Amino acid sequence: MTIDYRPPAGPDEVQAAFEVFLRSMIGLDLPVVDASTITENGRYIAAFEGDAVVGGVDSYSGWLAVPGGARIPHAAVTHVGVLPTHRRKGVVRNLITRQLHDIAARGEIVATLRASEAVIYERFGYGIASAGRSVVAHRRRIRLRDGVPAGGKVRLVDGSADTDLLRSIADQADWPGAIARPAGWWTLRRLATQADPTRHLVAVHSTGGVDDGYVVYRPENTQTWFTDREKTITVTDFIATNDTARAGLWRHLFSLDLVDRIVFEAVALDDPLQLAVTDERALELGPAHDETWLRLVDVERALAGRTYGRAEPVVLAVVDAQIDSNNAAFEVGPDAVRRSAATPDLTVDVATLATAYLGGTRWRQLAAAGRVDPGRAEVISRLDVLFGVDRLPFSGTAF
Ligand SMILES: CC(=O)SCCNC(=O)CCNC(=O)[C@H](O)C(C)(C)COP(=O)(O)OP(=O)(O)OC[C@H]1O[C@@H](n2cnc3c(N)ncnc32)[C@H](O)[C@@H]1OP(=O)(O)O
Repeated sequence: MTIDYRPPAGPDEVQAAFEVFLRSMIGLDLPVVDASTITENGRYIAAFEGDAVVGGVDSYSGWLAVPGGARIPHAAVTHVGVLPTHRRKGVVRNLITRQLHDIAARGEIVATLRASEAVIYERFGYGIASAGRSVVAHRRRIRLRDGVPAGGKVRLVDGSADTDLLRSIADQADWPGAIARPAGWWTLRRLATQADPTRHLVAVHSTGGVDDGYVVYRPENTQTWFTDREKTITVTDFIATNDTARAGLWRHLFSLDLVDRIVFEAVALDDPLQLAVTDERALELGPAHDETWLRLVDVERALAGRTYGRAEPVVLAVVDAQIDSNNAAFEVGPDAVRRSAATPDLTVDVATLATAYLGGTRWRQLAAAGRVDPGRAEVISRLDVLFGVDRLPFSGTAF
């Protein structure tokens, strides 16, 4: 089989590539869409056998917020799929290798994705950099503690009409792991909401007249809504840019009439809700699951993009099988990051470095797991001070 790799030429080929993605994903429930309205011009790369598309990878441009608050240029990788008839012949390897070089050539420092399976992407230098979990709140048992902020004002809005409003709030996200939500993401969200017969409710929070958070929720089992003893709503999107907004949105959800269960689809592992309630067993915490798979495309600029705790610098030798320019030693310290000719303190592969980059995994854990040399205990301690964060990374955006 001869496969050519190139960007799709025009909307018909983009559509064909997107259809390949949908076929490869089997159970992905998306509305019928014109793919050119949800993709970014020039970013799709497809695999062709003759005229037929047999695989593809895609991405969106944007930013990733990193420790210290900077937003660094970021590619959100998505729509990865190969037809079942063309699997395990190296098609995705060729596509992803080409895509990584394309992302690097665009000057984007990092790429992230959400993985359908956990065994695919490490070989391409991606590591798990943030995690989340679901939480079920039993409304009738929930009481917020006295010290929880009162919150500001909450108003209901028409979520499909007011995409611009929600977008302007989501654009304020600055926590480590937050990403820009591309135009195509918002278009797909609007189409999916419109195609869903169940009403999605949207409440916007504001403090002193400034919109600073919102929540989107929808009822489950609406066919049996009035006879259901466990009326459930699912929170599909929760954006709070500060603690007041978060508390105000909790108060809105926990004061809804009719509702028994509130399912948060995904929250950060250190989400403060647990600590804010008088009865922790009013919450069921779901298992942790991987969220952000991070690829450091330009290691030097990525390392320089975040801030560090105060410790003596460490020289890290990075090993990268795909991007040659990353194979170097970098001195990482609180005042500067620079390439170094000194003897490295530790060697780390680029995927493992990605797991530690946002602070979601400590170096001590990596050493205990044998992912880096556990013999360098003093270096590991220094790295944990340097990379330490006060908030676990979390994106909160599925794409
Ligand atoms: C960000 C996203 O879009 S996530 C969505 C990803 N897409 C899907 O899960 C859809 C269903 N799956 C598929 O379309 C394909 O199986 C893909 C895209 C996962 C892999 O495509 P392929 O062309 O078969 O992969 P390819 O042959 O290039 O394999 C490259 C390597 O990954 C391995 N690999 C690929 N897929 C898998 C998998 N699902 N499980 C385990 N190993 C895998 C291959 O064995 C090969 O290993 P090697 O490095 O030892 O040689």
